[in-house]
Amino acid sequence: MTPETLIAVLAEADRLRDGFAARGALVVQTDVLQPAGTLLDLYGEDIRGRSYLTSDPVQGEMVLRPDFTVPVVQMHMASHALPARYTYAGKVFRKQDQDPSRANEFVQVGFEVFDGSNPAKADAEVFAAIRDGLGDLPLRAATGDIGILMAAVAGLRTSQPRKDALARHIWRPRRFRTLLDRFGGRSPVPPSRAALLGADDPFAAAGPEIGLRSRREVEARIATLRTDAATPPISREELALLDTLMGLRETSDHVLSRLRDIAVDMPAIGPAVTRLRARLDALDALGVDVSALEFEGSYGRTTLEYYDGFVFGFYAADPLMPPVATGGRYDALTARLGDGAAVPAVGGVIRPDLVLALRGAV
Ligand SMILES: N[C@@H](Cc1c[nH]c[nH+]1)C(=O)O
Repeated sequence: MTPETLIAVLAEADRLRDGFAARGALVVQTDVLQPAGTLLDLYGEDIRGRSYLTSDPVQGEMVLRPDFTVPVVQMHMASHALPARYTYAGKVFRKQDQDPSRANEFVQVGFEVFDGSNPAKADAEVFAAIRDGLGDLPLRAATGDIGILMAAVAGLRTSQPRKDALARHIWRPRRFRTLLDRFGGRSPVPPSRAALLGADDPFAAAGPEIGLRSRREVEARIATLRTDAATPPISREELALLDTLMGLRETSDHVLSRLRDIAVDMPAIGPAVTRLRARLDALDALGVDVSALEFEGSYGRTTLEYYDGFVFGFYAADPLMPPVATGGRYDALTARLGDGAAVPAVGGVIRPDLVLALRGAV
């Protein structure tokens, strides 16, 4: 990026941030160098693999800020003031090994709302604030709801370890599919594993212990696999319902009736569907045309792992351009960073560089 472009992008970032501040958000800043360690775990595989790690002689492993949400949540959890709205503008850093034309450092302008009084309204507030910040740019909005998928997994009639494994892999769609095929008896047990689990003494021909795992760890793993092999497969009906859920792609008003149908056979998603309904009402009240708003059952499954409810993004027509704005709800993240004290929270960011590019201004 040329120095002139960066100056224009920073000016646009200020303008967007002023817009969020006018909605009652407090302007905040965070350090660029953040402690790595446990914090990095909160982002999930994608961002972990793309973050710039470095080390400090006193503070240990550090990372160049991959986003603002985690440090802002930490800041908020330390102050506990409620309800709270924050806005920020600054650079984040992510390696781009796939596509060299994508920026590895770029400016984000964000808006975060910590307010549990009416989560549906807060979701709509954030979505509308981002939409208004984007003005009349020709963008397509996509939405989803990770909370519905989580509820579906939690409600499966199968063992807890299976549900835990699936829940951990919601953000890795391929791995999730493999697990589902295995737990549903759709893929055969590999012969080597069948032989291992069937053996009276799996260690008989194992030779000396040379791996990183102790014998006890290996025994525990084999016991888990044996219990799993004895667990009946997830039913075809439940698998079909999950497939339908993940394949949904409709406008939001239609999706609601589809989800209500699915909830008849999968009552566990009922509360999440009720929340979706409340959100759509709140969006409608803020002038969002929900009959034109896309909903995708699998939307958000390849992004940040801290999202656990509403997720959204705004996209330009050019499929090669990254999303111009993204965001979502992250209630559980506040609990993890706040010693169990959760505060329902939702937020989103806009990329001012892409806004200017679309306007033809840079
Ligand atoms: N921090 C997210 C965006 C976001 C802000 N608030 C919620 N989500 C990102 O960098 O993609």
